[in-house]
Amino acid sequence: MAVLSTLRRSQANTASIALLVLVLLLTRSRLSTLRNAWRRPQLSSAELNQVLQQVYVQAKDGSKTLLVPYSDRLNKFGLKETPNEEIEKNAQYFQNLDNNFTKTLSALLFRIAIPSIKSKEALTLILHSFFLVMRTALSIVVARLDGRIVRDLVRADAKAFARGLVLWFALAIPSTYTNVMLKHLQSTLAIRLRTRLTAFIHTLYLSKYPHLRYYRIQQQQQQGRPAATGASSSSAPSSDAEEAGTTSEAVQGADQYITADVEAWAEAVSGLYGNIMKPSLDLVLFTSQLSRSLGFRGTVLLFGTYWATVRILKAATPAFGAMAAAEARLEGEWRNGVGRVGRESEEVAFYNGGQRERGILGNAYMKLIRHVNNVYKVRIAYEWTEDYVIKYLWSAAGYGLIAVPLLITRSHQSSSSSSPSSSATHDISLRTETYISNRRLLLSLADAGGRLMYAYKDILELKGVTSRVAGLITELYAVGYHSPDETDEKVEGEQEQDVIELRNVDVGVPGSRQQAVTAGTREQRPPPPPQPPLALPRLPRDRTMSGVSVASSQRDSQMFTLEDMEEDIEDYDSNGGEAEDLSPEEYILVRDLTFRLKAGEGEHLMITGSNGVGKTAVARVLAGLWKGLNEGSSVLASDSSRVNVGGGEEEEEEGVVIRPRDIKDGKNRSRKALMVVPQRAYMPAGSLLDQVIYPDSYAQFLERDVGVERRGDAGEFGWKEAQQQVNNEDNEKGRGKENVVISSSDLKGSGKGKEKESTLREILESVYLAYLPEREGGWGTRKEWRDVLSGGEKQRMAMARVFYRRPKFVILDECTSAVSSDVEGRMYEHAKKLGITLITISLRPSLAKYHTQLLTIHGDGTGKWTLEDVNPFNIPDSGHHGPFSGQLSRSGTATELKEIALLEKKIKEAEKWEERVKELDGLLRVQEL
Ligand SMILES: Nc1ncnc2c1ncn2[C@@H]1O[C@H](COP(=O)(O)OP(=O)(O)OP(=O)(O)O)[C@@H](O)[C@H]1O
Repeated sequence: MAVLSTLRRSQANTASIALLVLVLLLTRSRLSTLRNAWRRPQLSSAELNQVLQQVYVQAKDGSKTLLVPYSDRLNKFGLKETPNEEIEKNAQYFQNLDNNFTKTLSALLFRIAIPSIKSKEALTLILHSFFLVMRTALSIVVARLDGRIVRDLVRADAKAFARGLVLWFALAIPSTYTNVMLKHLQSTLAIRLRTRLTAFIHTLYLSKYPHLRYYRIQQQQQQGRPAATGASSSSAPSSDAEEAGTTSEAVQGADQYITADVEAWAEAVSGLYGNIMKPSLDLVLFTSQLSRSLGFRGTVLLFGTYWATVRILKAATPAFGAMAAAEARLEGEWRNGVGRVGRESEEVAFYNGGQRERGILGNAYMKLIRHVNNVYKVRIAYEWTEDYVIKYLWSAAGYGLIAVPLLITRSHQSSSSSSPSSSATHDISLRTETYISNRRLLLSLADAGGRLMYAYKDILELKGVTSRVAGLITELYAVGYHSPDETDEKVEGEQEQDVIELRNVDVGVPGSRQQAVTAGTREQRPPPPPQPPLALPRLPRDRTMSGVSVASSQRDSQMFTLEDMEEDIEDYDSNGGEAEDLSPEEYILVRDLTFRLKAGEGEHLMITGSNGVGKTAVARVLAGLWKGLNEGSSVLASDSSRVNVGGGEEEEEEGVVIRPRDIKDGKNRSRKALMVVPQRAYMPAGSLLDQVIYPDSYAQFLERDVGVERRGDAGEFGWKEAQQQVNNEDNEKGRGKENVVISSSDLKGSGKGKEKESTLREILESVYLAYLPEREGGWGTRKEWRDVLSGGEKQRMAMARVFYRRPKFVILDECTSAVSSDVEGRMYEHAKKLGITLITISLRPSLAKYHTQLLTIHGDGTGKWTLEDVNPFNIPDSGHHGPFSGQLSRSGTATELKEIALLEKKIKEAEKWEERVKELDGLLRVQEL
């Protein structure tokens, strides 16, 4: 009776579950139909243009909505940037991970991917767990129903059999839906985890000044530095580390980590959850069932089997984690190579380097394939052991386990009973029942165990990918500017918006010294790499290598002479030139560099010197990309002399870098006062307009009311009004919101819109690119500008960006080398007219005339430099340390330059004479009358 009522109850339950799921399914499809009906109709081409132009809409609170055109519709996605505080707070969880998998995984999972129980990710996980339990429950119900149908068939009860079949079909609906939902939720969870992690890494990687992690990690990679801390830092890898695939190398190719590895991690985590949950549940359930019938000895035997299996498989399991990590790295190297050929296709084609590239790519690919093949081979042995253990060892153990109760019962019975023939049949049926139920349980157990063992392999692979992703995050934290910019803070009072200044700064390739400063401990840092080429024999620190300022030559007495250098070479030789004696001084390119420029006072500086002497290095220090080697490391010497801290050994003199403060407008928006135009012109992805306004987004372009004003009438132009007008127009059309998208057609509109376009056009005119919008089909045209524009055009576009932003200072790092000298000259004049203070790095003597001071870096290994006033008439004809020594033969002699300057002077005088002639003509005519 009890069995019947249970069955009836289960039928009712099943029916109600089926009904519920049916309703859910129908509602879901109905809802999506309704949603489709409410959706905006197809996008017009103008709207599509807008979307492509704007990319995202920024609300007042800073949140962004990403606009994505998809199947002719406009999809909007809220973009939540990880707040900076959260980024900094999480740093602690990625330190000292010590290759501990659990620690690393929980840092990734619970600090980043699933930040709270209320997050969407956690809800997806809960829903996924619900469906996993539902699947188990349904499989029990299905098993029972299966039994019932067979029973009715044996009984030949047609009606009950038909009812059973109907119920079977009804139950199939929730069962199949559960399976589909499990797959769907697993994919959704993977995507959610990936999105969260990617957003976090994007924020960290693309961090703002002063961290600039995307740049610093690249630098570290170029210098081949070992990893600093965290999951990938162990220099003597433990077996765990080997398993997890950790290496002591620096992160190579961040792109592979951010794209492929993060995806693999998210997939592995979400897949593993499902793959572990169900078999674990089965294992617990079946073991408890079995132990009840097996008794104490049987249970001990069962656990013994588990233990033996785990030991055998652990011994036979290769380091799948390390293999997965190595595969990801090799894959990344090969992918990088393919990407490089794509990026540099024209250069490769000019050199006809296809064959060579094929060799390089082939090599990278073969390395990858050899590794993958090795993995396959290693897997043969492992999978054989796995099959043997799970299928045969467990079956044998199963027989043994089944035999325990049977043999014990039998021996017990044979010794205690008189074996009447009537009870023999009963005994056999009991033994059969025990055998059948135990065997069934053992088979299920073997199945669950097998699945768990497969999951173990997945865990090892997850270990590898977890270590790589955490390694990237650890490295990103490590390369950031950890120590606050002490110098800036200390000289706060001295900082001015309009000044750029270096005081006794040692400029050089960031080596062990900077690394030690940023890490806080020197001991943890690796020795400097054996370079750069300019490294000369050691120069003792107390023999200060300060440069000579011709303008203010207070430092002449400290100048380092050739004799000093020879002495040092002797010292070096007598020391046997031991490599380990090298100190960070060898990396100083320019020593004790000192100069000051004030904006708006007509001061312009030109930096020159042969290739590789450190001109760009100076620019990097000025821009804050590199720290001065002696910047911010001790107490500021207020009198610019050495200080003795704590009465101990004499401390090195601290270099001071004063960078101009950002310019703030009335609305507390800030823009950079210093802009750098690098040697290689960078063309970002986007429209023609984006090329001019970079790095402003379209929304910022609309907001900008400084920097793009017309010449001489700052603030008068009124971008805001123009935007307001377009907003109003849009509101009238009923499509305007607070963040209106303006397409290229809007730019061409009447009134202020036209004015906007004309100002942009003026900017392009000033760099002689006014023909571009027409030629390329408007401001909104999107192309691969890197390939479309010529070398000179790209450089002019970079100058257009300067005129658009109008910073107080601009560092022009040989950025007009491909521009004809007449256009170059006019662009320089234009920049000066806009009130921009120029710091030009160039080898072209013809540019000297646009500057007031000339800084020459000697590049003779001593770190010497010369600062002098520019006067075309005192450019020396020759001389080793002359400002253009070494370059004059290529770009013209000093005599020719003098002649040019003289002629230019005469032309100017001729203009005056012409005017005087006109005046005299007029006078004569009056007299004739
Ligand atoms: N990331 C780096 N790692 C190691 N060495 C570097 C790095 N960057 C620059 N260097 C080295 O520092 C030296 C100075 O480089 P820098 O780019 O400042 O030269 P430069 O004077 O601007 O030369 P050019 O006129 O050719 O542009 C060079 O020898 C260069 O190889």
